Amino acid sequence: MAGAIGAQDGRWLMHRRPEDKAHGGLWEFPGGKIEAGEGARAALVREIAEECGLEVDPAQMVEAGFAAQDPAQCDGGRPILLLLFRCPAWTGEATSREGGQWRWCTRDEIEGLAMPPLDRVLAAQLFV
Ligand SMILES: Nc1nc2c([nH]c(=O)n2[C@@H]2O[C@H](COP(=O)(O)OP(=O)(O)OP(=O)(O)O)[C@@H](O)[C@H]2O)c(=O)[nH]1
Repeated sequence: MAGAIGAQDGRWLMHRRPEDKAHGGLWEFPGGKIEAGEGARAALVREIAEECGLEVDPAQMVEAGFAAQDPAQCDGGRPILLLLFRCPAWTGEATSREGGQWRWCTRDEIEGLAMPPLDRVLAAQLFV
């Protein structure tokens, strides 16, 4: 799950993955994996709260795109399917809770960030 968390000034909240993780140092839309028995929106709410402390309103999330990993890139495991939701309603202030870095970015800034491949696809869908 991935969230496009938008602010009134047109910026979007981006997360720089910790250096010691897969895709370390790259910028992504915040989010993470769905747990067993969990709904998609609930997973995104939980992941964003865990990572940066923002409380996102699931009722106002809107589907905004998806990106599917090339099966040849997943080392025989299950390919990742990343779903993007726009998240226009949220409260709180983003702080780093799991070692990542946070930045509010304009569209132009996002287009210049180093991102993992699926997030690049999501950004293209968000900004059509
Ligand atoms: N956002 C993103 N993640 C990707 C891409 N390709 C890919 O293999 N991944 C992997 O998908 C996983 C995303 O899950 P996550 O955001 O919960 O990652 P994490 O390492 O913080 O989770 P974990 O510590 O709970 O395993 C990561 O292992 C990440 O490296 C991609 O293009 N975009």
